[in-house]
Amino acid sequence: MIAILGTGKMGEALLSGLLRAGLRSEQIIATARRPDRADALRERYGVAVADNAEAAKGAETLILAVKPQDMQTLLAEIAPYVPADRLVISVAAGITTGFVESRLEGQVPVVRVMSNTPVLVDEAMSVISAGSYASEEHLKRTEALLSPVGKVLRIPESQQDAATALSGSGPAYFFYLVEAMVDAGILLGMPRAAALDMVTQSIVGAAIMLRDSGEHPVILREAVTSPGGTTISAIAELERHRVRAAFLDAIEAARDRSRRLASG
Ligand SMILES: NC(=O)C1=CN([C@@H]2O[C@H](COP(=O)(O)OP(=O)(O)OC[C@H]3O[C@@H](n4cnc5c(N)ncnc54)[C@H](O)[C@@H]3O)[C@@H](O)[C@H]2O)C=CC1
Ligand SMILES: O=C(O)[C@@H]1CCC=N1
Repeated sequence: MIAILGTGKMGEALLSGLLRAGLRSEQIIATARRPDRADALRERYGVAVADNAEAAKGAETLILAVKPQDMQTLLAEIAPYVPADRLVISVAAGITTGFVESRLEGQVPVVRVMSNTPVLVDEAMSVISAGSYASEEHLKRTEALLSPVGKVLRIPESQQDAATALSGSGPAYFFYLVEAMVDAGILLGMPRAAALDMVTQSIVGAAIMLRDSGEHPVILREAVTSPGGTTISAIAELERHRVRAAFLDAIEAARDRSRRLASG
Protein backbone atom coordinates (compact mmCIF):
# COMPACT_ATOMS: atom_id res chain seq x y z
CA MET A 1 0.00 0.00 0.00
CA ILE A 2 1.22 3.48 -0.91
CA ALA A 3 0.01 6.56 0.96
CA ILE A 4 0.13 10.01 -0.59
CA LEU A 5 -0.03 12.55 2.21
CA GLY A 6 -1.17 16.01 1.06
CA THR A 7 -2.67 15.35 -2.34
CA GLY A 8 -2.52 18.77 -3.99
CA LYS A 9 -1.21 19.51 -7.49
CA MET A 10 1.97 17.46 -7.19
CA GLY A 11 0.42 14.68 -5.09
CA GLU A 12 -2.41 14.30 -7.58
CA ALA A 13 -0.01 14.30 -10.53
CA LEU A 14 1.94 11.48 -8.86
CA LEU A 15 -1.27 9.65 -7.94
CA SER A 16 -2.52 9.70 -11.53
CA GLY A 17 0.91 8.59 -12.77
CA LEU A 18 1.02 5.63 -10.39
CA LEU A 19 -2.41 4.52 -11.61
CA ARG A 20 -1.35 4.85 -15.26
CA ALA A 21 1.76 2.84 -14.41
CA GLY A 22 -0.47 -0.07 -13.40
CA LEU A 23 -1.04 0.28 -9.66
CA ARG A 24 -4.62 -0.51 -8.69
CA SER A 25 -6.67 2.13 -6.90
CA GLU A 26 -6.97 -0.24 -3.89
CA GLN A 27 -3.18 -0.03 -3.50
CA ILE A 28 -3.23 3.74 -2.94
CA ILE A 29 -4.53 5.78 -0.05
CA ALA A 30 -4.56 9.57 -0.25
CA THR A 31 -4.98 12.33 2.30
CA ALA A 32 -6.31 15.85 1.84
CA ARG A 33 -7.07 18.70 4.18
CA ARG A 34 -10.39 19.82 2.71
CA PRO A 35 -13.42 17.49 2.53
CA ASP A 36 -14.37 18.67 -0.99
CA ARG A 37 -10.86 17.81 -2.15
CA ALA A 38 -11.16 14.34 -0.58
CA ASP A 39 -14.47 13.78 -2.41
CA ALA A 40 -12.95 14.89 -5.72
CA LEU A 41 -10.02 12.46 -5.32
CA ARG A 42 -12.33 9.54 -4.45
CA GLU A 43 -14.54 10.30 -7.40
CA ARG A 44 -11.76 10.92 -9.95
CA TYR A 45 -9.47 8.01 -9.06
CA GLY A 46 -11.48 5.58 -6.93
CA VAL A 47 -8.80 5.68 -4.23
CA ALA A 48 -9.48 5.63 -0.49
CA VAL A 49 -9.03 8.97 1.25
CA ALA A 50 -8.29 8.87 4.97
CA ASP A 51 -6.71 11.03 7.64
CA ASN A 52 -2.92 11.20 7.87
CA ALA A 53 -2.56 8.86 10.85
CA GLU A 54 -4.74 6.17 9.29
CA ALA A 55 -2.96 6.43 5.92
CA ALA A 56 0.46 6.28 7.58
CA LYS A 57 -0.48 3.21 9.62
CA GLY A 58 -1.62 1.19 6.62
CA ALA A 59 1.09 1.90 4.05
CA GLU A 60 4.60 0.54 3.59
CA THR A 61 5.56 3.50 1.37
CA LEU A 62 4.59 7.05 2.31
CA ILE A 63 4.86 9.90 -0.18
CA LEU A 64 4.90 13.28 1.59
CA ALA A 65 3.56 15.91 -0.83
CA VAL A 66 2.55 18.84 1.37
CA LYS A 67 4.14 22.26 0.97
CA PRO A 68 7.52 22.64 2.70
CA GLN A 69 5.94 25.01 5.24
CA ASP A 70 3.42 22.29 6.23
CA MET A 71 5.96 19.50 6.57
CA GLN A 72 6.73 20.01 10.26
CA THR A 73 3.04 19.71 11.24
CA LEU A 74 2.50 16.67 9.03
CA LEU A 75 5.55 14.88 10.45
CA ALA A 76 4.43 15.56 14.03
CA GLU A 77 1.06 14.04 13.16
CA ILE A 78 2.38 10.83 11.59
CA ALA A 79 5.58 10.19 13.60
CA PRO A 80 4.00 7.72 16.07
CA TYR A 81 2.72 5.58 13.17
CA VAL A 82 5.86 5.32 11.04
CA PRO A 83 8.16 2.53 12.22
CA ALA A 84 11.59 1.96 10.69
CA ASP A 85 10.39 -0.72 8.26
CA ARG A 86 8.58 1.90 6.17
CA LEU A 87 9.92 3.93 3.28
CA VAL A 88 9.23 7.66 3.44
CA ILE A 89 9.56 9.59 0.18
CA SER A 90 9.47 13.38 0.45
CA VAL A 91 8.81 15.39 -2.71
CA ALA A 92 8.92 18.81 -1.00
CA ALA A 93 11.30 21.49 -2.19
CA GLY A 94 13.98 22.45 0.31
CA ILE A 95 13.16 19.78 2.91
CA THR A 96 16.27 17.74 3.67
CA THR A 97 16.24 14.05 4.52
CA GLY A 98 17.75 15.09 7.87
CA PHE A 99 14.75 17.33 8.56
CA VAL A 100 12.37 14.39 7.98
CA GLU A 101 14.52 11.82 9.82
CA SER A 102 14.88 13.98 12.92
CA ARG A 103 11.11 14.39 13.21
CA LEU A 104 10.34 10.68 12.93
CA GLU A 105 10.94 8.12 15.67
CA GLY A 106 13.70 5.57 15.06
CA GLN A 107 15.86 5.14 11.97
CA VAL A 108 13.28 5.51 9.21
CA PRO A 109 14.56 5.28 5.63
CA VAL A 110 13.89 8.55 3.81
CA VAL A 111 14.38 9.31 0.12
CA ARG A 112 14.20 12.91 -1.09
CA VAL A 113 12.71 13.41 -4.54
CA MET A 114 12.35 16.43 -6.75
CA SER A 115 10.01 15.74 -9.61
CA ASN A 116 8.05 18.08 -11.87
CA THR A 117 4.53 18.46 -13.27
CA PRO A 118 5.22 16.69 -16.62
CA VAL A 119 4.62 13.62 -14.47
CA LEU A 120 1.07 14.21 -15.77
CA VAL A 121 2.16 13.13 -19.25
CA ASP A 122 4.70 10.50 -18.15
CA GLU A 123 7.59 12.87 -18.98
CA ALA A 124 8.67 13.86 -15.48
CA MET A 125 12.24 14.58 -14.51
CA SER A 126 12.67 13.12 -11.03
CA VAL A 127 15.94 13.37 -9.13
CA ILE A 128 16.37 11.28 -6.00
CA SER A 129 18.76 11.19 -3.02
CA ALA A 130 18.99 8.75 -0.13
CA GLY A 131 18.86 9.83 3.50
CA SER A 132 21.08 8.34 6.23
CA TYR A 133 18.98 5.20 6.71
CA ALA A 134 17.91 4.57 3.10
CA SER A 135 19.61 1.68 1.34
CA GLU A 136 20.07 0.65 -2.28
CA GLU A 137 16.81 -1.27 -1.97
CA HIS A 138 14.93 1.90 -0.95
CA LEU A 139 16.40 3.83 -3.88
CA LYS A 140 15.41 0.99 -6.23
CA ARG A 141 11.85 1.02 -4.83
CA THR A 142 11.67 4.78 -5.40
CA GLU A 143 13.01 4.38 -8.94
CA ALA A 144 10.46 1.65 -9.65
CA LEU A 145 7.66 3.99 -8.57
CA LEU A 146 8.88 6.96 -10.58
CA SER A 147 10.39 5.52 -13.75
CA PRO A 148 7.03 4.68 -15.39
CA VAL A 149 6.19 8.39 -15.28
CA GLY A 150 9.44 9.78 -16.63
CA LYS A 151 13.17 9.90 -16.25
CA VAL A 152 14.83 9.26 -12.87
CA LEU A 153 18.33 10.32 -11.89
CA ARG A 154 20.22 9.75 -8.64
CA ILE A 155 22.05 12.86 -7.39
CA PRO A 156 23.90 13.77 -4.19
CA GLU A 157 21.54 15.48 -1.76
CA SER A 158 23.81 18.55 -1.81
CA GLN A 159 22.58 19.15 -5.39
CA GLN A 160 18.87 18.87 -4.62
CA ASP A 161 18.26 22.62 -4.21
CA ALA A 162 19.95 23.25 -7.56
CA ALA A 163 17.88 20.50 -9.19
CA THR A 164 14.73 22.02 -7.71
CA ALA A 165 15.62 25.33 -9.37
CA LEU A 166 16.50 23.69 -12.68
CA SER A 167 14.06 20.84 -13.34
CA GLY A 168 11.50 21.15 -10.51
CA SER A 169 10.64 24.70 -11.52
CA GLY A 170 11.92 24.18 -15.09
CA PRO A 171 8.55 23.64 -16.78
CA ALA A 172 7.38 27.04 -15.47
CA TYR A 173 10.23 28.81 -17.30
CA PHE A 174 9.23 27.18 -20.58
CA PHE A 175 5.55 28.09 -20.08
CA TYR A 176 6.66 31.66 -19.33
CA LEU A 177 8.74 31.69 -22.52
CA VAL A 178 5.76 30.43 -24.51
CA GLU A 179 3.56 33.19 -23.05
CA ALA A 180 6.15 35.79 -24.03
CA MET A 181 6.53 34.42 -27.57
CA VAL A 182 2.76 34.26 -28.07
CA ASP A 183 2.56 37.91 -26.95
CA ALA A 184 5.17 38.69 -29.58
CA GLY A 185 2.98 36.95 -32.16
CA ILE A 186 0.04 39.12 -31.07
CA LEU A 187 2.23 42.22 -31.40
CA LEU A 188 2.98 41.16 -34.97
CA GLY A 189 -0.75 40.82 -35.70
CA MET A 190 -1.18 37.02 -35.46
CA PRO A 191 -4.40 35.57 -34.08
CA ARG A 192 -3.72 34.26 -30.54
CA ALA A 193 -4.72 30.65 -31.25
CA ALA A 194 -2.49 30.43 -34.32
CA ALA A 195 0.42 32.01 -32.44
CA LEU A 196 0.01 29.53 -29.59
CA ASP A 197 -0.05 26.61 -32.05
CA MET A 198 3.11 27.78 -33.77
CA VAL A 199 5.02 28.36 -30.55
CA THR A 200 3.85 25.11 -28.97
CA GLN A 201 4.83 23.00 -31.97
CA SER A 202 8.20 24.79 -32.13
CA ILE A 203 8.96 24.04 -28.48
CA VAL A 204 7.83 20.39 -28.83
CA GLY A 205 9.93 19.93 -31.98
CA ALA A 206 12.96 21.60 -30.39
CA ALA A 207 12.62 19.50 -27.21
CA ILE A 208 12.40 16.24 -29.14
CA MET A 209 15.44 17.20 -31.28
CA LEU A 210 17.41 17.99 -28.13
CA ARG A 211 16.45 14.75 -26.44
CA ASP A 212 16.74 12.41 -29.42
CA SER A 213 19.60 13.80 -31.54
CA GLY A 214 22.19 13.87 -28.77
CA GLU A 215 23.45 17.14 -30.31
CA HIS A 216 24.61 20.04 -28.16
CA PRO A 217 22.04 22.88 -28.04
CA VAL A 218 24.60 25.28 -29.52
CA ILE A 219 24.88 23.11 -32.65
CA LEU A 220 21.10 22.89 -32.96
CA ARG A 221 20.75 26.67 -32.59
CA GLU A 222 23.53 27.34 -35.11
CA ALA A 223 21.67 25.22 -37.65
CA VAL A 224 18.71 27.63 -37.37
CA THR A 225 20.85 30.77 -37.49
CA SER A 226 21.57 31.75 -41.10
CA PRO A 227 24.29 34.34 -41.74
CA GLY A 228 22.71 37.80 -42.01
CA GLY A 229 19.31 36.18 -41.43
CA THR A 230 16.33 36.58 -39.14
CA THR A 231 17.39 34.41 -36.19
CA ILE A 232 20.62 36.29 -35.50
CA SER A 233 18.63 39.56 -35.45
CA ALA A 234 16.49 38.08 -32.67
CA ILE A 235 19.46 36.60 -30.80
CA ALA A 236 21.22 39.98 -30.91
CA GLU A 237 18.24 41.52 -29.11
CA LEU A 238 18.14 38.70 -26.52
CA GLU A 239 21.83 39.29 -25.83
CA ARG A 240 21.30 43.07 -25.65
CA HIS A 241 18.61 42.47 -23.02
CA ARG A 242 20.90 40.10 -21.12
CA VAL A 243 18.43 37.22 -21.20
CA ARG A 244 21.15 34.65 -20.56
CA ALA A 245 22.34 36.57 -17.49
CA ALA A 246 18.72 36.86 -16.34
CA PHE A 247 18.38 33.05 -16.50
CA LEU A 248 21.57 32.58 -14.48
CA ASP A 249 20.31 35.01 -11.81
CA ALA A 250 16.78 33.59 -11.85
CA ILE A 251 17.82 29.99 -11.36
CA GLU A 252 20.30 30.98 -8.67
CA ALA A 253 17.46 32.82 -6.87
CA ALA A 254 15.27 29.69 -7.09
CA ARG A 255 18.12 27.58 -5.66
CA ASP A 256 18.54 30.06 -2.78
CA ARG A 257 14.79 30.06 -2.12
CA SER A 258 14.79 26.26 -2.01
CA ARG A 259 17.56 26.38 0.62
CA ARG A 260 15.46 28.68 2.80
CA LEU A 261 12.10 26.87 2.40
CA ALA A 262 12.33 24.57 5.41
CA SER A 263 12.44 27.59 7.71
CA GLY A 264 9.23 29.00 6.18
N1 LIG B 1 3.94 22.04 -8.21
C1 LIG B 1 5.10 21.64 -8.67
O1 LIG B 1 5.48 21.80 -9.84
C2 LIG B 1 6.06 20.91 -7.76
C3 LIG B 1 5.85 20.81 -6.41
N2 LIG B 1 6.74 20.14 -5.62
C4 LIG B 1 6.55 20.03 -4.18
O2 LIG B 1 5.32 19.35 -3.96
C5 LIG B 1 4.75 19.81 -2.75
C6 LIG B 1 3.31 20.20 -2.99
O3 LIG B 1 3.26 21.27 -3.91
P1 LIG B 1 1.93 21.60 -4.72
O4 LIG B 1 1.29 20.31 -5.07
O5 LIG B 1 2.31 22.57 -5.77
O6 LIG B 1 1.08 22.35 -3.56
P2 LIG B 1 -0.47 22.18 -3.23
O7 LIG B 1 -0.79 23.30 -2.29
O8 LIG B 1 -1.25 22.05 -4.50
O9 LIG B 1 -0.55 20.78 -2.47
C7 LIG B 1 -0.36 20.59 -1.11
C8 LIG B 1 -1.59 19.91 -0.56
O10 LIG B 1 -1.35 19.45 0.74
C9 LIG B 1 -2.52 19.65 1.51
N3 LIG B 1 -2.12 19.63 2.92
C10 LIG B 1 -1.40 20.54 3.62
N4 LIG B 1 -1.23 20.14 4.89
C11 LIG B 1 -1.81 18.94 5.00
C12 LIG B 1 -1.94 18.01 6.04
N5 LIG B 1 -1.43 18.24 7.25
N6 LIG B 1 -2.58 16.87 5.78
C13 LIG B 1 -3.11 16.59 4.58
N7 LIG B 1 -3.02 17.44 3.54
C14 LIG B 1 -2.37 18.60 3.74
C15 LIG B 1 -3.05 20.96 1.03
O11 LIG B 1 -4.43 21.11 1.35
C16 LIG B 1 -2.81 20.83 -0.47
O12 LIG B 1 -3.89 20.22 -1.14
C17 LIG B 1 5.59 20.97 -2.25
O13 LIG B 1 6.37 20.54 -1.18
C18 LIG B 1 6.44 21.35 -3.45
O14 LIG B 1 7.70 21.83 -3.05
C19 LIG B 1 7.81 19.51 -6.15
C20 LIG B 1 8.06 19.56 -7.49
C21 LIG B 1 7.23 20.29 -8.40
O1 LIG C 1 7.64 26.50 -6.77
C1 LIG C 1 7.88 25.60 -5.96
O2 LIG C 1 8.26 25.86 -4.80
C2 LIG C 1 7.73 24.15 -6.36
C3 LIG C 1 9.00 23.38 -6.21
C4 LIG C 1 9.49 23.11 -7.61
C5 LIG C 1 8.38 23.53 -8.45
N1 LIG C 1 7.42 24.05 -7.76
